[in-house]
Amino acid sequence: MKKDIIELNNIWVSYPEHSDNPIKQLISKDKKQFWALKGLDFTVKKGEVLGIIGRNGSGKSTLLKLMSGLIEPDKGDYHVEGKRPMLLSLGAGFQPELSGIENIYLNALLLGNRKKKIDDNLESIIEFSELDDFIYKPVRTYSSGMKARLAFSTAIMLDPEILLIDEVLGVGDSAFQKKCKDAILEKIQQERTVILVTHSSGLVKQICDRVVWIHRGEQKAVGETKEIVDQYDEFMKAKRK
Ligand SMILES: Nc1ncnc2c1ncn2[C@@H]1O[C@H](COP(=O)(O)OP(=O)(O)OP(=O)(O)O)[C@@H](O)[C@H]1O
Repeated sequence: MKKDIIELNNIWVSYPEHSDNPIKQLISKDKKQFWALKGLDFTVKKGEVLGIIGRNGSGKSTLLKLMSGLIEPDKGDYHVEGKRPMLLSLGAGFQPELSGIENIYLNALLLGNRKKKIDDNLESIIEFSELDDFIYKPVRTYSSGMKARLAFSTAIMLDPEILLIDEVLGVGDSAFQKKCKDAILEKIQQERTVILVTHSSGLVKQICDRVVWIHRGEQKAVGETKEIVDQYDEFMKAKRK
């Protein structure tokens, strides 16, 4: 029986509600909040591949940020066994004025990796990224596909116990997407825990053991992949009519 590696108990996360008058908002006692996650409650087992699905704005990225420790819950308990999971997302963590190499070190150090480990893996990170001389250039000169390459290569080569993937796979060209997918499949075989946010039902069906469906911040369903994805696809089809 596999043991739980991540546990969420009645998790609530809010953002300050947008106001047209930020000064008034700052001094007002009545702080309006927008609840992005409302009462999430599930566990993830070691070695499991968990898919997170839901419409735009449903709270998927917020959930991954919480799981990686970038944000704290307003209410509820979040527990992760061992080291902080590594979040692989395009928006997270790049400093535009620093080079690709400097960003590799910065991100990897912030995620708790030792310099020696990064030194040892630097060559394979650069090789996997296929960024060649661009690795010495500032990240502000990168295309979104190149940023995806840098983010993915850094995370996959440092081999974290838990990998959180936020839609990065949809960005690179098809050859790189295949390479990433193969690398994830390899991690899955090595019993790494993978949590994947994607809008691709096909990919979820292909690699996920279980799925959490988030709708407007609530946990609409959790369960076996095919059952939940089919429910979600039906729901989305009905919405389009
Ligand atoms: N920093 C923020 N401040 C205020 N509201 C935010 C912030 N980040 C996200 N939100 C809001 O929280 C909700 C959930 O956003 P989130 O990015 O988690 O959704 P998502 O499911 O990942 O969306 P998508 O599929 O479009 O990437 C949205 O309504 C969004 O507008």
